[in-house]
Amino acid sequence: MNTSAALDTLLSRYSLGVKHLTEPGPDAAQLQQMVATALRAPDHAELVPFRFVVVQGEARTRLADLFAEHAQHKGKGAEGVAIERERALRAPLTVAVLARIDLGHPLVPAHEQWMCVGGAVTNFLNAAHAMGFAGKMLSGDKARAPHIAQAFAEPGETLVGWVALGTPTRTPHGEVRKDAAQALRFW
Ligand SMILES: Cc1cc2nc3c(=O)[nH]c(=O)nc-3n(C[C@H](O)[C@H](O)[C@H](O)COP(=O)(O)O)c2cc1C
Repeated sequence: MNTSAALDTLLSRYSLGVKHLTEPGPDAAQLQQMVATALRAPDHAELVPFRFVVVQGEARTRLADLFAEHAQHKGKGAEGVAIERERALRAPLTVAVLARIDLGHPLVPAHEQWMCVGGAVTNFLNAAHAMGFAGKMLSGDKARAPHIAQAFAEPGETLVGWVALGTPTRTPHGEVRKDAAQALRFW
């Protein structure tokens, strides 16, 4: 394993919104690999408290309808509704992230399960980046709208949001502003 190449990949991941994504998105085999990396997230008691649901092709129109309906419900005008439709239609592929948190688990508290979900999404995004794709985790109040959540989530699951995925049309601009010294102390 070339460690520096792996580190370079991790250090260079960035999020790109849907307007900077184009075809192609990852194919089925690449998605499988991305999910395989998600399954490598630290997972106390091997609960696998997450799953992914792919929206691509024609299914994007159904997602666009849900987003548009939500925007209308919120009182957005024609332009706002069109922007919401575009969010679903622009990315080649959108992947819903579902969490299943067992609040009564005898060994693993909820925050540990959420950490696993976060680690899974991070690995998923890093794998996409390593394959030359880009994307962005998105949520917003529409992820919590009951009729949208129910379209994806089974009982007991939480719709966390969606990862928009595709081929980047630009590289990130701007420096990484976060300082490692703020996140690392020696006790
Ligand atoms: C669960 C979750 C939900 C998010 N929802 C949104 C969102 O709705 N809108 C948004 O602009 N960024 C959202 N973000 C943040 C972006 O995905 C992204 O991390 C952020 O823009 C920073 O970019 P970076 O990943 O390049 O550092 C969310 C992140 C997470 C983890």
